[in-house]
Amino acid sequence: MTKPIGRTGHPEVKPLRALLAPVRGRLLAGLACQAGAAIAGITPFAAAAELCRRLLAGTPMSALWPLVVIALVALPVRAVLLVAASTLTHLADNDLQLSLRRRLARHLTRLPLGWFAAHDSGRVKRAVSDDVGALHHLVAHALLDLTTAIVAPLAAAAYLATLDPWLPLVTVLPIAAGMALHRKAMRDVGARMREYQAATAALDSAVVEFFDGIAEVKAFGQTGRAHRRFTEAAARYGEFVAGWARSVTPAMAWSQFAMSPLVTLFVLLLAGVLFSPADTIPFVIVGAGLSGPLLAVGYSIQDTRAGQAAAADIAGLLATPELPDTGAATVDTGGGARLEFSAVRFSYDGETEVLHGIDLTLEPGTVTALVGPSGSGKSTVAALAARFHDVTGGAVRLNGTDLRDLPVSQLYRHIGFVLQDVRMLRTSVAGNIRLGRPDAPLEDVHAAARAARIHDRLLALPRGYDTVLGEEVTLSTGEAQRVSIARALLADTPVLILDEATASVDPESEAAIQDALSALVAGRTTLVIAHRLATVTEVDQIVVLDQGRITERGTHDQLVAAGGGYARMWEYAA
Ligand SMILES: Nc1ncnc2c1ncn2[C@@H]1O[C@H](COP(=O)(O)OP(=O)(O)OP(=O)(O)O)[C@@H](O)[C@H]1O
Repeated sequence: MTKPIGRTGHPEVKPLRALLAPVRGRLLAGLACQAGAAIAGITPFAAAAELCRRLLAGTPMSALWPLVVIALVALPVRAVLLVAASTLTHLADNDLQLSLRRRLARHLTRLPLGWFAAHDSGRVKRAVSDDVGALHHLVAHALLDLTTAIVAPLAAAAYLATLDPWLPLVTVLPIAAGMALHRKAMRDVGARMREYQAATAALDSAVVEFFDGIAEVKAFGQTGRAHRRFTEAAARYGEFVAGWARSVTPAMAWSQFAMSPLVTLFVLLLAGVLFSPADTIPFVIVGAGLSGPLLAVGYSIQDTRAGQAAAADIAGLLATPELPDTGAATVDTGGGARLEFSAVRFSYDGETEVLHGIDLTLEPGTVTALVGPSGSGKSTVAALAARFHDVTGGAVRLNGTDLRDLPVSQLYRHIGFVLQDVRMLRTSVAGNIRLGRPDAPLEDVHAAARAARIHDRLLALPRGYDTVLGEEVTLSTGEAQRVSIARALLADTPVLILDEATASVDPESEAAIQDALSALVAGRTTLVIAHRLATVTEVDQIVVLDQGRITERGTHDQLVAAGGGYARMWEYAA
């Protein structure tokens, strides 16, 4: 399991720093340019202030031309530096996105297949697309805004401090008050956000319930009740949003007010008149600009937080252990494949063991069925047979070779699987069937589909085998299952792991699937996860699992005659 990194305290900064490391130089150069631009932005104001101050003090204009020149030069310098900063951070961002997406893609191809079974595709999409996108905002924009917000006031304060060391502190007062109020408004934003999501979810499900079940609701005369639930959820949502707004708005409004340039101006004028009337003009000209950039900080802080959360997510995914792929052994299964579990132990989380020493041999060309109550470990045994995970103790061997010693690309030439959760790629039907043998001639594809009892149905699709699945048509569960059987037939692996479908399909489809499966298992070493005992009576070996241990094994007749747990299950099922 991937641990959510950085959801507590400040450790989020760490993954972010680590992810940004490759583009650090460019990013820092960009931020340096931005800092220069912020200083250049203050310069004309400082020059104007100085001009006024010296004119008032009686300095002749002829001696003040250098100040005008400085102000005029600062403007284009600022423009050039801004462009340079933005270019550098965008270049850094470009490199970062490319390298991160490459790293993620490489990492994903090396994750154990079991990881994909345990995580939905949304997790992958979020990291590769949304999270990398959130980093773009941070790297290309938010850090620049943050730099201006920090450097511009500092530069202004530094100039003002040369005139009067105390007055810059006065300018800080309204800003500090504004920030404190902002903090107050945002204090429990995390808890509120969760409440907000809960209220939205409640409203969403009430809406879905109302519209989804509208026919039933009407037919049973329950319109009033369903409608009431919907309006109640909407009212609760409205109350929550209004309550939040009521409690946050005053603090936010005061914060904005305190940090507005006008308030700073007023405070400066007041302080200037009271303490240092001669220097009031520069403070008014330069000081009032101090709070402007700070108002933008709120947004860039939010973007920075989002970037940190995204970095933690990406780092979490990148930290998921890869499946070691260092083996260089080869194995020959031409004369049949024997799969052997010896003293296999397994734990998903490194703490709770779910298989406690499995010894099991699948003789070449035989069918072995795994039966047992839910949670007994059937899927786990099957997953280890296909190296979806690595065993934590013992070994799984194919014709004597440990699966870990085989290169992963070799492994799946010997071991194929048909899983319950059939996933079709968004490509042509033929492409989907060819997954395990991309160069298979079309006749072979057709032959596999024919054996899987799906050929005629596929021919009847709008563009036959060229029809793109998920775009032009979506197959029914039973049809998709038969396409996955055709896929396995074409891949023609000597070992086959089958997760017998539990999804209900119509009897005709069910019969077709059973026919297709019979064609598939013929001559292969097969391991079936059996969910219904009726389908295993003919298999060569039945293995009964209970709480991660094998409790019985034998043929159906032997096990029924033995009168043990299997016999009882059989009696119960009959
Ligand atoms: N991805 C996972 N992470 C952690 N524990 C898991 C995971 N998958 C299964 N388990 C645990 O391993 C044990 C064996 O589960 P497994 O799915 O192999 O049983 P099963 O016999 O196939 O059950 P079912 O018939 O319900 O599919 C159970 O205790 C289960 O909770």
